[in-house]
Amino acid sequence: MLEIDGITKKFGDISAVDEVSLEITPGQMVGVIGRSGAGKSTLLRLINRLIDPTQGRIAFCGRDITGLGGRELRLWRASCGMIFQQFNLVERMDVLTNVLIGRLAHQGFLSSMAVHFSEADRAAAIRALDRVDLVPQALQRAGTLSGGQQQRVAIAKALVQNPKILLADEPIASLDPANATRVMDALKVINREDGITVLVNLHTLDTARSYCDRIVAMRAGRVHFDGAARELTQARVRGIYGEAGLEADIDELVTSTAIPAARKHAALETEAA
Ligand SMILES: Nc1ncnc2c1ncn2[C@@H]1O[C@H](COP(=O)(O)OP(=O)(O)OP(=O)(O)O)[C@@H](O)[C@H]1O
Repeated sequence: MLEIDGITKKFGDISAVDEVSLEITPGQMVGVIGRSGAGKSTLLRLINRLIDPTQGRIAFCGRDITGLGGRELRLWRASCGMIFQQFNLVERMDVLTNVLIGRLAHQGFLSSMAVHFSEADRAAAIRALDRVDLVPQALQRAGTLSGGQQQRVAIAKALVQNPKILLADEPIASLDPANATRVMDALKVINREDGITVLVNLHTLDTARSYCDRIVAMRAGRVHFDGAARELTQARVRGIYGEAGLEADIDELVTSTAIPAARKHAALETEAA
């Protein structure tokens, strides 16, 4: 269980995250939505302690992670697989090496300087690449892959860390619909098959509706809605995106074609089954 209790992050006068409290049960796939600047990225960065809260507490399986330092903090970060919009791969290195870098997450800086990947590390990296259908590309330079393939490499890299939780910060924001679908499908399969909790920030509401068990909507740093996709009525959507959003804008958010409709319905049916 991930427990976020009254967490606040201020940047000067701005409360990027403002007294957010959430309880996330193991194995949930949670979509975090909201306007640009609502505090979605800051929330994820607080969870893996890339930044420190101004106040509040985060606990994982009953253990306070807000006060961790040194090796313990490094181990916590390693157990949070982080996936970013811009993939964060070393483009000139091959795909397999990029995935193996994920294995370094549990090591200190000095030991990673003298790194030697074992056969077990390589086997784990190949298995992770197989999960995202990229074994044939293992020896290709990462920079030569499509954006969607690179994001799937990033997912494989996160997987070899044996994460307890995956934090994905707008993983499909720069992808075309077909690649966005494959990336979201990969996250969903990992969530379902491995039982890994996934928190994913999304710009497109329909993608969150299709793939996530639970939707948390943020507005001005606060949680504005927290519930199942079916509870997210048009009136609530208007509340999340604000009165400034014209009706047309809201329709666009709800019906945006980031993921083709056929795939969306398939995902929903799988969930209902
Ligand atoms: N390092 C920082 N220094 C100052 N202000 C920041 C910093 N990081 C975030 N902010 C501010 O905090 C608020 C929330 O930002 P955040 O990036 O978390 O929002 P977001 O919902 O992820 O937005 P987007 O969808 O555009 O990525 C914004 O007002 C932003 O300008």
